[in-house]
Order: sequence, then C-alpha cells, then structure tokens
Amino acid sequence: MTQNQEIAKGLEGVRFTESKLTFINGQEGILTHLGIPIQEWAEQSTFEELSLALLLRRLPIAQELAEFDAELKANREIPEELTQLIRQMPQDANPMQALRTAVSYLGLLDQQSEDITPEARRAISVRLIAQLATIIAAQMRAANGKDIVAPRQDLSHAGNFLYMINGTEPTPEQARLFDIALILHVDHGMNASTFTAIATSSTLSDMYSAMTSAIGALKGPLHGGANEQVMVMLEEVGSPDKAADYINAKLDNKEKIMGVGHRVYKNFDPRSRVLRDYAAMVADKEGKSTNYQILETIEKTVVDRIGDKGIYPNVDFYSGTVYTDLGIEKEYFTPIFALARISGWCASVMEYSEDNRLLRPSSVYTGDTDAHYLNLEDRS
Ligand SMILES: CC(=O)SCCNC(=O)CCNC(=O)[C@H](O)C(C)(C)COP(=O)(O)OP(=O)(O)OC[C@H]1O[C@@H](n2cnc3c(N)ncnc32)[C@H](O)[C@@H]1OP(=O)(O)O
Ligand SMILES: O=C([O-])CC(=O)C(=O)O
Repeated sequence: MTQNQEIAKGLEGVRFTESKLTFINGQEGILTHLGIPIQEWAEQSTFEELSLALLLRRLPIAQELAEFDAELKANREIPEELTQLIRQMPQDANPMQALRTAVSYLGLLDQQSEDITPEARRAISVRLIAQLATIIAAQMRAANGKDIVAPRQDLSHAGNFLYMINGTEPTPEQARLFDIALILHVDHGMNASTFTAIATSSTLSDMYSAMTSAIGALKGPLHGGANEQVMVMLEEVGSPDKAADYINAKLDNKEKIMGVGHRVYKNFDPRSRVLRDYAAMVADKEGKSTNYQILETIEKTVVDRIGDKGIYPNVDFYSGTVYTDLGIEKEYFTPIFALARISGWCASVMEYSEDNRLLRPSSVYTGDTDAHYLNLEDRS
C-alpha cells in the first residue's frame, strides 16, 4: 500500500474549497470582500452592510439593507436566563471563556438550534450577529460590578455596543471609528477560526456548535488573542525609549513578537495600515499617546530586523490602541474581534454548507507498525 508522504505543515497553502467571499494576495497586501477592496468597505460602508453582503454574497439593495438593519435591532435583546448566567459568572473569568460559554448556552435556549436548513441557519446568524454585542457588553459590565445596560434600537450596531458598555451614548466620531474597526475584522478567508467553524459544521452539526468552536480557536495568542498580547507587551515596555531594546532582546532570544507576522501576508496587512492611520489620527488629536509612540518604534525595529522574512504588523498590532482610546480594557479586545468575525464565520459556514463535504484530512503515521499487545505484568 503506498501512502502520500507529503505533509503540508499547518495546512499552509492547502485549498479545500471555493469561496466567493474574500480574496487575499499576501505578497501585495491586497484584501477584498466580494471583489471590493477593504479600504473601500472601511471608508464607505458599515458593519451591518458588510455582514449582509457576505451572507448574500453580493451588495444588498437599499430595502434589503434596511430590513436587515431592522432585524438586527429587533434581535438585540438576549434571553433573561442568559443575562442571569452572565451575572453569575466569576468576575475574574477569562472573557473569551465566558463568551464561549454564553454562546453555547444561547444555543441551548434556542428552540431552532438543531435546525440546519439554510433558512434556519440564516435566522440563527442574524440572532448571533445581533446578540454577541449584547452578551459581550453585559459580560464587561458584570465583570466590573456594574449594572447591565439593555440594548437600544435607535443606534447603529457599533454605537449601541459602545452605549451598552459605557452607559452613555458615544459621539458620532467614536461610533464611526468603532464601526470601521469592526468592518476590518469581519472576514479573512480560511483563517484558523473560520476553518474551525467550517470543520465543525461539516459534520452537519449546528450553528451554535460551529460558533462555539470558532470562539475557542480565535482565543489563542497566535490568532485573535494576539491583540490583547500586544497591549501586554506595551505595558511591559512602558516608555518609547525602551521599545527598541525590548524588541531586540526578544528577537535575540528567538521569542515571537505579538501582533506581527502572518501566514498569508508577507508584505503588509492592509488592515493594519488602515488601523495605524486611525490610531495616528487619534494620537495627533489628543497629543501622541505613549502607546502609539511605542508601537511606532516596535514596528520600525521589527521591520529593520526581520522585515526580510516578511514580518510586518498584522491586524492585531494597532487595533488595541484604537480600542483603548474608546475606553475598552485589553481583556475585551479578543471578544471584540469575535463581535465582528461572527458575521464572517456565519457567512462562511452557510456558503460551505451549500456543497458540504465532511472535513477529514490525514496524517502520516510514524509509529510502530509491528507491535503486539502485552499484559500489564510483562511491560517494563
Ligand atoms: C488575526 C490574526 O490571526 S493575525 C496573526 C496574529 N498572531 C500574532 O500576531 C502572533 C505572532 N505571529 C506569529 O506567531 C506568526 O507570525 C503566525 C502564527 C501569525 C504565522 O506563523 P507561520 O506562518 O506559521 O510562520 P512561522 O511561525 O513558521 O514563521 C516563519 C519565520 O518567521 C519568524 N516569525 C514569524 N512570526 C514572528 C513573530 N511574530 N516574531 C518573530 N519572528 C516571527 C519565525 O520565527 C520563522 O523564522 P525562521 O524561518 O527563522 O524560523
Ligand atoms: O487570516 C489569518 O490567518 C488570520 C487573520 O489575519 C484573520 O483571521 O483576520
């Protein structure tokens, strides 16, 4: 029996499906959704519109967008049982563990959760997109010993989230900045968490199981968890004049720098450029923040030292400074990534399920081939 011995470590470059959602050219730093550059989505669109466009796989017409917007608003409330669970969670719970638990519980409470027809998957996607914001805001408030703020129906998705976390309405500029940050995180091809969501749903499991798996995958520091780790690094560095030495010491030690490097981008991640511009704009307006100055030095030091390996800032590098400026604590950076990526996960699962095939790769077996069972007393 012959076995193909080739291994694609980390599944690098392996294509297992077709998709019409997202195109990435990692060498040239190009990212498009439905063929439209990410910069245009960021400048001209909204989180709601991009979410619907990915679910439809085309730009919606005005009436479709208005209806989707109304549907999201009508679905913002979460069940009272879930609010109670959130209140009972340990105050020091890891927010991604708390989110994973809450989404799993939401599935338990949803009468439709076992229905995997396209219609049911779409209805569940709308609820998940709308309610993740309410769940994360409630968790943030409860963990800080504050009253949970109910969602409002007269604000945008981004504006309502900021309202729910702060208890006061954001300025239009703050709401728009957060909306842009969400847009930049909505989808990114076959990243680890989207792949995980698809792998789970390829067994014909339900949407909530797929999303719970995806949240678990996003949590890791090599993926979405890197944005929080960037902030940890900024705290360790402390001041801009220490940044270069800090990075050089880490690289001498062969340690990885968080928020830089990417499996696909070997030039620059276009999302980090957009985020850097906004971070710079806020920094200029309010007098350059220490964090922004440290990041500038880290970027320069990393690119000087290992830019030739294709290591540049990724989306997680500058996002944290934008969130910090909006008053969000670092422990919630990764849940906020999920708040945006939920739309990409749902759209990807729905697309893949139209022509589903069980995901089941192989490994090359390198263990014994001629062993026999030994009784316990005969083993040494
Ligand atoms: C939303 C997102 O998921 S974006 C990614 C978020 N993750 C991070 O920011 C964590 C830091 N970055 C990394 O760990 C990596 O760049 C990853 C996991 C994102 C991609 O990794 P891979 O494609 O597997 O690249 P790999 O780890 O093989 O690195 C290739 C080379 O670049 C180096 N390298 C890659 N990333 C980094 C980094 N962040 N810091 C220092 N060196 C790095 C590796 O040491 C390796 O060097 P070598 O060839 O001399 O051994
Ligand atoms: O594509 C990836 O591997 C990681 C990433 O940038 C994302 O998920 O946004």
